[in-house]
Amino acid sequence: MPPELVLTPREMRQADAWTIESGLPGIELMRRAGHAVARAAAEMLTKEARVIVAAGPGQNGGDGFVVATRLAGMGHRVSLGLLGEVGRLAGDAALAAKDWKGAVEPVESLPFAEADLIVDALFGTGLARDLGGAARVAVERMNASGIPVLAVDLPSGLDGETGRVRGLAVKARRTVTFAARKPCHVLMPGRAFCGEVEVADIGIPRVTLEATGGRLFANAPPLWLDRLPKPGLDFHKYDRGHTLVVSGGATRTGAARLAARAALRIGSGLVTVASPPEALGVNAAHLTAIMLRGCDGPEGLHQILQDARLNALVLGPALGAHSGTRAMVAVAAHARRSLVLDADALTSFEGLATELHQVFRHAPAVLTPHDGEFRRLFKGHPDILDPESKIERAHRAAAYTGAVVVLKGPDTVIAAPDGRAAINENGTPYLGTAGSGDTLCGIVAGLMAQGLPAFEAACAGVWIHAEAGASFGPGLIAEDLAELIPGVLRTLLR
Ligand SMILES: NC(=O)C1=CN([C@@H]2O[C@H](COP(=O)(O)OP(=O)(O)OC[C@H]3O[C@@H](n4cnc5c(N)ncnc54)[C@H](O)[C@@H]3O)[C@@H](O)[C@H]2O)[C@@H](O)CC1
Ligand SMILES: Nc1ncnc2c1ncn2[C@@H]1O[C@H](COP(=O)(O)OP(=O)(O)O)[C@@H](O)[C@H]1O
Ligand SMILES: [K+]
Repeated sequence: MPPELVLTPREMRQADAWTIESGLPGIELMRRAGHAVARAAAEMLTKEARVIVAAGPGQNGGDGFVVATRLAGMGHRVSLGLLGEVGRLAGDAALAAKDWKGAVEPVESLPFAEADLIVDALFGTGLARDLGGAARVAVERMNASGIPVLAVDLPSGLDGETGRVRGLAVKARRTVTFAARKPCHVLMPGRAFCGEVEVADIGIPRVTLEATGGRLFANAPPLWLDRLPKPGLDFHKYDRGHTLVVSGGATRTGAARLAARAALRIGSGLVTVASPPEALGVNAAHLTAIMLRGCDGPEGLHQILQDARLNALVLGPALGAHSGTRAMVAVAAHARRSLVLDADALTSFEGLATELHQVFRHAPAVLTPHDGEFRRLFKGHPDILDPESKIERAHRAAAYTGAVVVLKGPDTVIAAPDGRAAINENGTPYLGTAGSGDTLCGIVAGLMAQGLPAFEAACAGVWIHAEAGASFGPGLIAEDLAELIPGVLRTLLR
């Protein structure tokens, strides 16, 4: 199964246009779209149920007319309300409206609360501004009715590209979109408005979707499963990589051990914690399979990295946000090992991102900031911080630093400097627990130690981390996460 492409509204319009140019008329695409929605509606309805379709002034409204016509033909009682006037519908929407033999009511007078199902065909990817006036009132009334809503393409009021709510948005039970999901179906807060999302095939071939140049994917096993390491029969531990995790001082050692254990569980053949001299005792008391070495600051790290077998490195968790940490990052980047930077390794560069400009272009590196760390790191870089799309922010940060950027959250975005990106969606809010991010660092570094390229390691790591957390659910603490990795791997590698 190929990885699932997620298309921006612009890419989708391009794919639609090419499909129409290649000989499939636009009205035929619209009919297929409307019929797919009607099929989904019929699944939600009993015979002769009452359906209310709210249609907007563009092509999304056109889809609404097709749905209404089809459902009426199936014997349902259908009312249709239009935002605007029939005479002002254009193109395929005007054609679709001609097929509708029922009344066209003003959207304002639709009795939503009397319906068994509401079909939301007000706006799709063409929403151009915040909802106001009659559109806003219609959405307010739809949401207040408590009746299930089936959204056409996307819940009206969502921005297709960013998943942002433009003033107000329809809260849908189910959404039928066409050809491919759009970012609003995957990014928060949009995802929470869509309900169950179905992608209907309306005859736009995958090659056409790919030809748009879209390089955004849903993060799931098809994106990286074939790269997931499986040790060969003749492997020894050094063939599975050696991960080094740098520990904080005597009272701040737990984060490194969480990362180290996760690296070991994900399959790194060896894992070593590099500990400041004063913390050797406490680290030694808590480590068994994981090895321990003294490491006195940047110079100590430089010495340790003379051992070429140490091929992946975690830097950041609990190191302290100061110049010493920045110096360690410099040593690590210079040593050209696979590198995962998190927490203090990022925060210590607060407002100093210029020092990281293109630093990672010669070695595989992954930066794993949450929103706060991201804002601190790129303070003074409005070109990176200001785009409304989380995907765009991650893209720009990746292009600027030369590293893969994992912008964490309920909709973690992974972006590579080469323009690829993926959005993760299998997590659980229970992952928001102290030390969860440290575990993620260890997983990603452990995968890179086994030879995965940075982007695939980051995508696989984020997914496996989320899957582990979701499989446990309530009561999850960071210590559990590494122990849940084998179960996730077993299923993946079956
Ligand atoms: N050939 C295609 O491109 C296909 C497109 N399809 C549908 O077409 C939709 C996109 O159609 P459009 O590009 O016409 O866009 P929409 O139908 O999403 O909305 C555009 C219309 O809404 C108006 N509008 C935008 N923001 C508004 C606001 N805040 N308040 C009031 N009016 C506002 C615009 O002036 C325009 O009339 C997709 O979402 C999908 O449902 C489907 O029919 C499948 C095929
Ligand atoms: N609501 C949520 N849904 C899914 N994943 C979440 C949610 N909140 C946090 N996470 C995930 O949990 C992890 C938290 O990492 P981080 O904030 O660095 O925690 P810490 O610093 O405590 O280790 C990230 O992988 C993040 O994506
Ligand atoms: K809609």
